[in-house]
Amino acid sequence: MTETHRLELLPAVDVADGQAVRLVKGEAGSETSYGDPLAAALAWQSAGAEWIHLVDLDAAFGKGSNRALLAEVVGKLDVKVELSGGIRDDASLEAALGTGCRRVNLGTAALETPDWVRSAIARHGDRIAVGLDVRGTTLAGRGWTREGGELFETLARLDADGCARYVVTDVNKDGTLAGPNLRLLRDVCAATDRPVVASGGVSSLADLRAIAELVPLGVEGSIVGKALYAQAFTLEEALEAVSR
Ligand SMILES: O=C(O)c1ccccc1N[C@@H]1O[C@H](COP(=O)(O)O)[C@@H](O)[C@H]1O
Repeated sequence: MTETHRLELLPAVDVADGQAVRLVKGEAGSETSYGDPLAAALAWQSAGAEWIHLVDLDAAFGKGSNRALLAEVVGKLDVKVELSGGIRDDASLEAALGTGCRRVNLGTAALETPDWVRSAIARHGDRIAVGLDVRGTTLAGRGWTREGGELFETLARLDADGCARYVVTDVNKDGTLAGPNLRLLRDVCAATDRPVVASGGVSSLADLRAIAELVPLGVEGSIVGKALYAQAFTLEEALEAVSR
C-alpha cells in the first residue's frame, strides 16, 4: 500500500532591501514590510516549521542582492531551507548551495538557460527544484516581468532532464489571499510524476486543507506567506490543520 504523507508547510521569508516583505502578485512597489528576515525565520522555526522558503527578491528582480544576509539566515536556522532568487549561473548556484540550504529553487534559469539547468540537475540531484511561476499557463521569469514559454512544454522538458520537484506559483494569486489555484495544481500533478510544492493565494486553514486533499495526487507541500504575516491563522494552527 502507498504511504500517504502529510502536507509539508513552508513559511515564506521574501527579502528585499534587507527586510522581510510580502509583494502582491510579485509587483515591485506593492510590498508590505515585516522587519528583520532572521527574526521572521526564527519565529517560524520556533512555531514548528520544518522548512523555510527563503527568497532574495532583489536578486530575482536583477536589482541587487541580499546574498550575505540570506547566508547568515540559513546559517542560524536548524530547519531545512529552500533558497531562491537570482540563482542563474555556477557562481550563484555554488554560493546558494554553500549556505547549507537543503535545496535551491531555480526560476528564470529554467526558462532561459535549459542546458545549464540540465547540468545543475545532473550535478546536484534533488537539491535542485524548479519554480514554475505562471500566469494562466504562461511562465514568467526575471522578477515575473518577462514571459518565458508554455508551462506544460517546459514541464515535459524538465521531467526529461531529471528535475526532482516543482514549486508551482500562480503569480496572479501570490500575496492576494484569494485562495490557491487548485485546478492548476491538479493539472500539473496530472502532467508529472514529480512532487509539487504549491505556492500562491493561501488565505485560510480551509485553503490548506484543500491543498492537503491533493497530496495523493502529488502535492508535497505548500508555501504560506501573506496569510501568516497578516495573522489569518498561526503556523501552529496551520500545522495542526494539515496533520490529519
Ligand atoms: O516570491 C515572490 O513574491 C516573487 C516575486 C517576483 C519574482 C520572483 C518571486 N519569487 C521567487 O523568485 C524565485 C525565482 O528567482 P529567479 O527567477 O530564479 O531569479 C522563485 O522562487 C520565485 O517564486
